[in-house]
Amino acid sequence: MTERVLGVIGGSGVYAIEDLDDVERLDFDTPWGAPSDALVRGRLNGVRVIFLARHGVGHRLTPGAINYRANIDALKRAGASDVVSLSACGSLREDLPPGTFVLVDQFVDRTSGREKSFFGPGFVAHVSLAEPVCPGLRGALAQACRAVGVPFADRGTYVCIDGPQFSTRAESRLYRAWGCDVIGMTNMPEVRLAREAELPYASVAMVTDYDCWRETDKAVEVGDVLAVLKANAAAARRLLDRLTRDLGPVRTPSPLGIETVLDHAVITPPEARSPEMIAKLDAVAGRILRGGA
Ligand SMILES: CSC[C@H]1O[C@H](OP(=O)(O)O)[C@H](O)[C@@H]1O
Ligand SMILES: Nc1ncnc2[nH]cnc12
Repeated sequence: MTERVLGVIGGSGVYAIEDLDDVERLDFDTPWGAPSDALVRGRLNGVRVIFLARHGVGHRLTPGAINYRANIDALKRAGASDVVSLSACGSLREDLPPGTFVLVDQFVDRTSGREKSFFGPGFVAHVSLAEPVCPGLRGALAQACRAVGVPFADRGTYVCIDGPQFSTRAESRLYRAWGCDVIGMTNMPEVRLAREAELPYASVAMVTDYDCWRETDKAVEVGDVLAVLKANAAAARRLLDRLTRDLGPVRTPSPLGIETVLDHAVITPPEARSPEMIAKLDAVAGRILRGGA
């Protein structure tokens, strides 16, 4: 039996999970630097949960200043088996109004200058991102949304911009023309790194605004986002409560085999690997480095 340890990354408006039992604070350092804040470990409905506030408690970090590698490494190091991300986002579609939860299944990455991989010179690996989200987790989230009565879309494409500014109207319309459904600033490179760390990942993108593509609307401002965030955060808590009850403490493997992607991704043979990189990858690639199943 493998125990489920649900990693939860809370975005804007979600800086804690109030109802955790047996709470412990874990201060981690990682080979990639410090995560956004201490991890908080506890239990929700008997399921082990590890929570991390993406922007830090007090929302101190801009999307570009977040150390995504440290965050994913710390979750892996602390024993997370799966990751659910909670994010605020703008809507690029009329039929996804504020308050809708979009269970993202695809991403377009428009970010630049962020560290996007754990691998590099001396230890090269190429993982597939064709299906970046774990369908098992996404399905469980859909079931939980239905059960708690949150309006949701069971798939959607999230375009990730650098921020911290919101988009221009021309950009917003361009992303719509590309077929993107929601817009945010943080899910990339988080998704990429979770896959490299063999962590099944799913993203709940909670709509707060219509960005700025609508002719008739005023463009998004942070005050509008904050007003909706509060209600979305309350619904996210109900969602997590339901999700943990549905999933239970025993983990079922990801239908995509995400837990073992590195078996077929590493291209540098053992004799050519850099000792420094091997040391840095002790958590992320620990399973293959220790010759585990
Ligand atoms: C406060 S609106 C902009 C901010 O909110 C989202 O962050 P997160 O995904 O962590 O909820 C968005 O991507 C921006 O960083
Ligand atoms: N319109 C928007 N663009 C980017 N990130 C967002 N987060 C919330 N609303 C957003």
